[in-house]
Amino acid sequence: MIEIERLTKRYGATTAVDRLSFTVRPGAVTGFLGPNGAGKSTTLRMILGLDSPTAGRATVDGVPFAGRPRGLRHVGALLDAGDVHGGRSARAHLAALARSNRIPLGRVDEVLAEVGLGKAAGRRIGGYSLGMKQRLGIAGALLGDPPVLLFDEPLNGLDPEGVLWVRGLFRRLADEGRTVFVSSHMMAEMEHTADRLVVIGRGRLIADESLAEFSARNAETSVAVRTPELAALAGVLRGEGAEVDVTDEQFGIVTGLPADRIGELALRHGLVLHELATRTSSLEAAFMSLTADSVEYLAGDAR
Ligand SMILES: Nc1ncnc2c1ncn2[C@@H]1O[C@H](COP(=O)(O)OP(=O)(O)OP(=O)(O)O)[C@@H](O)[C@H]1O
Repeated sequence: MIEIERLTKRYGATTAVDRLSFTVRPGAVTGFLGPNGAGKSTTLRMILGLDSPTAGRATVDGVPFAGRPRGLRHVGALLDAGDVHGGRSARAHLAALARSNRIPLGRVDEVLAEVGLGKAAGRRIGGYSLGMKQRLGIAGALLGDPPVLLFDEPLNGLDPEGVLWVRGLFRRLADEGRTVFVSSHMMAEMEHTADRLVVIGRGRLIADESLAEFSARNAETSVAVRTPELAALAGVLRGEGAEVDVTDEQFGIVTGLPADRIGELALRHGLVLHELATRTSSLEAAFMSLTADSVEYLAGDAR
């Protein structure tokens, strides 16, 4: 379990992480979402002891990670897939990691096969595509068979097949009871990947809940109706407590009543319907409006 308590990081006048508190539990994939510059990478670096907090704490199973010897057996991480020695082969890179963490060398070929790099294992990493580097970074995270895994933007550079593979892998790791914490700046990526969401903006916590809760709280459902008798139908629906936004003579958007109820009311009042369609706003739109303040702040700040 990862515990973040009032974690704060300042770089001069910039507060990258601002009194952040949340817990990441085992057995689930937790998405760590925020727009560019929200403080995700800084938080992950502090969890790994690569940056020290200005204030607050980050612990893994109750202990600051920097205090752990043979770290890869406790926490596996993919931070920056490009941060590897291009002249080495994937096998040599992982073997060096295994040696410094006292992990049996037999694990190297196991994880290379697992991420689909078995055939490319002897090639120089410098010639790898971004997607292959991501797979190698994931192999490095898996090497120590750790109970806690952190991935910073792991879907970057992966093709659709790679994205599906990563989602399956994260699901399996979580089902095995591990803690899986995955950052992204796109809700569309996390919508099909995560069970829980920690959303931050400008270094501060915006949401910490299950995807289902986030969805129920933020995704708006409305019903589009098309009818030649819109004025009459709108009157009936408003009488039932719905809001009707009349967009043109025959078309309106209804909120506050489900489509089946609208259909029944139309029938009861003898009103013809030409179209009745439920619409759910995207979670991406909800995420963007929730974090809009922090994006504006950053855009203004950069000028
Ligand atoms: N070493 C540093 N020195 C100064 N400022 C920094 C440093 N590292 C991060 N920052 C600033 O802290 C803020 C948070 O950055 P961070 O990289 O953690 O965000 P992020 O959410 O990971 O964004 P991205 O999705 O773009 O990677 C940014 O304003 C960034 O410019």
